[in-house]
Amino acid sequence: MLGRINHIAIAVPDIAAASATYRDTLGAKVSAPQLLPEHGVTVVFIELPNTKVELLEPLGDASPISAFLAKNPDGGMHHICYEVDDLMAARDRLIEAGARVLGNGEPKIGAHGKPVLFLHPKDFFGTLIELEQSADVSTAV
Ligand SMILES: CC[C@H](C(=O)O)C(=O)SCCNC(=O)CCNC(=O)[C@H](O)C(C)(C)COP(=O)(O)OP(=O)(O)OC[C@H]1O[C@@H](n2cnc3c(N)ncnc32)[C@H](O)[C@@H]1OP(=O)(O)O
Ligand SMILES: [Co+2]
Repeated sequence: MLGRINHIAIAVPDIAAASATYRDTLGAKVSAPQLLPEHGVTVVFIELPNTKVELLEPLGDASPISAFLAKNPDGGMHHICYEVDDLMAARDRLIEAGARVLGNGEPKIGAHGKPVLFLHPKDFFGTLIELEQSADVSTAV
């Protein structure tokens, strides 16, 4: 079911400062900020040879990452995003297996313009998992 790691996400209190650190200290190429009000975050992406890092900052009063940052005020690893070749089949299989799909279980369009779903961290060893519909069906293993 799982394909490539599409991105590793880090929640940060200040996305401008974090972008500057990745750019100036780590020499990374950092994208312009994307405001995603439907997801309650502002994101930037750092393109790497084999995957991406996503930096996330809360956007608005009801951001789903505000509680995480309250517990981790300096920021922290927030989620891992795996690509899947059939998001709806993956969702149905996970629900069948008793995993909690977050929200109403219907995919939303993510930062890359593709459908995404999230799985509860308590079902996956304290790790929030994002699943993203892959563009290329050959990525699935
Ligand atoms: C889609 C756009 C973009 C993209 O890549 O395209 C994004 O990735 S947007 C990313 C932001 N959106 C989301 O994260 C949506 C899914 N997340 C949620 O619905 C919430 O964050 C949720 C439910 C995972 C946690 O919400 P909250 O922290 O408010 O709830 P709780 O305090 O009840 O947490 C329950 C329990 O889980 C622990 N927790 C919370 N977040 C994480 C995390 N990121 N990693 C690991 N564990 C997490 C939290 O500490 C609680 O544990 P407990 O032991 O019960 O205290
Ligand atoms: Co993400």
